[in-house]
This record gives sequence, C-alpha cells and structure tokens, in this order.
Amino acid sequence: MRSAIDSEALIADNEQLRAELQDLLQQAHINQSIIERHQAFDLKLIGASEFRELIEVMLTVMPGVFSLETVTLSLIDGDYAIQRILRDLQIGINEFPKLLFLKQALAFPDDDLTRADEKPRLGPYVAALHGPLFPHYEPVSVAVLPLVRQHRLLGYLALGSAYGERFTRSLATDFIERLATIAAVCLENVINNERLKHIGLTDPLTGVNNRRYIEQRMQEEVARSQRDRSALSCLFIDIDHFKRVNDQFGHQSGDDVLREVAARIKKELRLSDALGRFGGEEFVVLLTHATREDAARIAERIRAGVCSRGVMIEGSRDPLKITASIGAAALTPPDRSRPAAEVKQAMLKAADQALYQAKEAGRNRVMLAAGD
Ligand SMILES: Nc1nc2c(ncn2[C@@H]2O[C@H](COP(=O)(O)OP(=O)(O)OP(=O)(O)O)[C@@H](O)[C@H]2O)c(=O)[nH]1
Repeated sequence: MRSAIDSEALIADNEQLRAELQDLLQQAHINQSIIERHQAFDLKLIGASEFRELIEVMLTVMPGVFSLETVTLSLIDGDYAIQRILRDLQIGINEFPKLLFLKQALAFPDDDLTRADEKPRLGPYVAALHGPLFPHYEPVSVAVLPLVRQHRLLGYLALGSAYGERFTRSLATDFIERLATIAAVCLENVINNERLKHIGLTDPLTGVNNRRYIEQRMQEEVARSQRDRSALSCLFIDIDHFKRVNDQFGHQSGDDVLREVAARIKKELRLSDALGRFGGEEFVVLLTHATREDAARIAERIRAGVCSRGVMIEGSRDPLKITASIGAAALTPPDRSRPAAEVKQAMLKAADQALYQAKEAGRNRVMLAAGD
C-alpha cells in the first residue's frame, strides 16, 4: 500500500518535472529565436553601406524586429553640416519623418551622477524630457540610446513602447548598450561615406558644387522636367575681366574674389536650386520650376548682388568693383522627344551663347537665349 502511494507521488513529481522541462525548453527555443532575430538585425545594420539604407533599417525594420511602437533617430547637427550634405546628395530628409535633427545634445537632469552620459536611459516617457525625440507619437516607456563615437555624441536612437513595463529603470541594459554601440559605429561609417561622396562633388576653393555634380544633377532635373512638364532654367555666370584681378593683385586675391562671388550668388538662390563652379571664373546655376521670366528675374538679382558692393582684397586699399555677365536659357515647355542628355547639352550651349552675347554687348548684364 505504502509503495503504491510512493510510486504515485513519484509519477506526479515526474510529470511536474517534465512539464517544467517542457516550459524551459520552450523558453530556450524562444530565447534562441530572439537571439537569432537580433543577430540577423545586427547583420542588417552592419551591412548598410549608405545613409538611406541604414536609416531604413533603423526606422522601418527595427520596430518590427523588437516589437516597438516607434523608433526615431535624432542627429546632432548644430551647423547644418549633415543636412547640407544630405541635401546636396539629394537624400530627401522629408522621406524620413522619424529622422530628426537637433541643434545640440539634450539636457537630461542627472538623476544618477555615477552613470556615464553615454549609457542608455530607460524609464517612463516624460514629455518635457523626451518630447523632442518623439514629436509624432507619445510612448508610455522609452529607451534613449546615446550614439557615441570617440567620446563624441552623434545623436540618439530612441525606442518607444506603448507598455510601461517594457522599459523600466531597473532593466538590464547590456543588450541595449551593445545595440547602441553597433548603431553608432554604423552611423559614423555611413555619414563618412556620404561625406566622401560629397567631397568628390564639391569645388574645394569656393565650397559650391563642382562641374561633375552640376552636369549630373542637370541631367536628372531635365529628365524630371520632361516627366512632370515642369519648367527648368539655367544660368551661365562669368566674372568680368577677371584676368585683370589676377594680373594686378595676384592669384590669391583672385581666389578671394571667386569665393566672395560664389557666396553672393548663393545668397540669391532657393534651397532647391543648385550652384556649381563650372571652371575658372565661370559658374552655372540650375533653377528648378523656373520659367524663362523667372530665370531673367533671378539672373538680374544675381547680377545686381554681385556688383552691389566692392570686394575687399589684399594689396588694394579700396574695395574692388566686381561685375558679372549672365546668360540664361529655359526649358518651357520641356522637349520630351529628345534624350535628357541631349536636352541638357542644348540648354547649356544656349546659356553659354547668351553669356557670350552679354559679354559682347558690354558685360555686367543679363542676356536671355532665344525661346526653346
Ligand atoms: N585666381 C584664380 N584665377 C583663375 C582660376 N581659374 C581660372 N582663373 C583665371 O581666370 C581668368 C579668366 O580670364 P579670361 O577667360 O581671359 O576672361 P576675363 O578676364 O574674365 O574676361 P571676360 O570674361 O571676357 O570678361 C584667367 O586669368 C585664369 O587664369 C582660379 O581658380 N583662381
């Protein structure tokens, strides 16, 4: 009798142990699949070689992989350097509403002074603190991962959950810290790649785009205007008697004049326009959605801006009077029957010929190419 009871208890024990083992095994499978998902995500992050691709992985793929309501990336870009590069490389910031730019680092009240600034901060969402990182969605709990490279804060990856228990102050942060480290390295890498691309498309003397960029961009814009039937214009701008500046005051002063003229032209343009140094003392401006009349008006404004006041240069007591001649050509309506490359060449040629006429007619003036 006694042994029957013992064996019943043993069987019950055994069944309970089996059930516990089953649970543990199931948990191990779940953990294994979480680890595999995380590793696959790490590989995606590391594999992204371009800015656009990395941002997609962080902002679109990540919420799904980690079951989060939102993920945002905020970059610290006080001098607009990153935004300028992205704009020049035609990476539309508006494409990514969860990509944000901050003028400076966020000031978190230091509730724990022993904690290094670069540690992730987990806890309930506080609007006054986390608001700038979540402008479109108010989560309940958040993890803010500072992205730091070589002691420099690049920005924050901010994870938002609709559940209070998801990110609590006491949660172990090893995994999140590792994620922040990988994300920071990947981010620095793609920003540097885009910087290199940008350098290859920039004129080192004036800081405006170079000829390669402007030719490439012009072809894209011509194709776009052919598709949308939108207007497109270009200006050829040439500093008058520039040789005299070099001859009289030296090459260095000539370079100063080039820089100043580039800055004066740029001041008159919209963000969507493009300015490039085409060669020597010649600049090209691409005006999107600008008709012939718009081009004439903008060219006149640029001409007036260039000669509005003298340019201070070394070796001369008085500011030097500088003028420029401008040739303008427009695509209205854009010719759809010819390839974009051909139309681009024709537009450049027309603007160049108009510039020649402006020089012939006495310089410091704008001439329009005959209608397209
Ligand atoms: N300082 C400097 N001068 C340059 C640079 N590139 C070209 N130049 C000079 O630009 C001058 C161009 O002179 P020209 O084409 O004869 O024309 P211009 O004197 O401007 O006369 P017009 O165009 O007819 O009004 C030459 O003296 C070139 O040496 C540069 O990067 N820096």
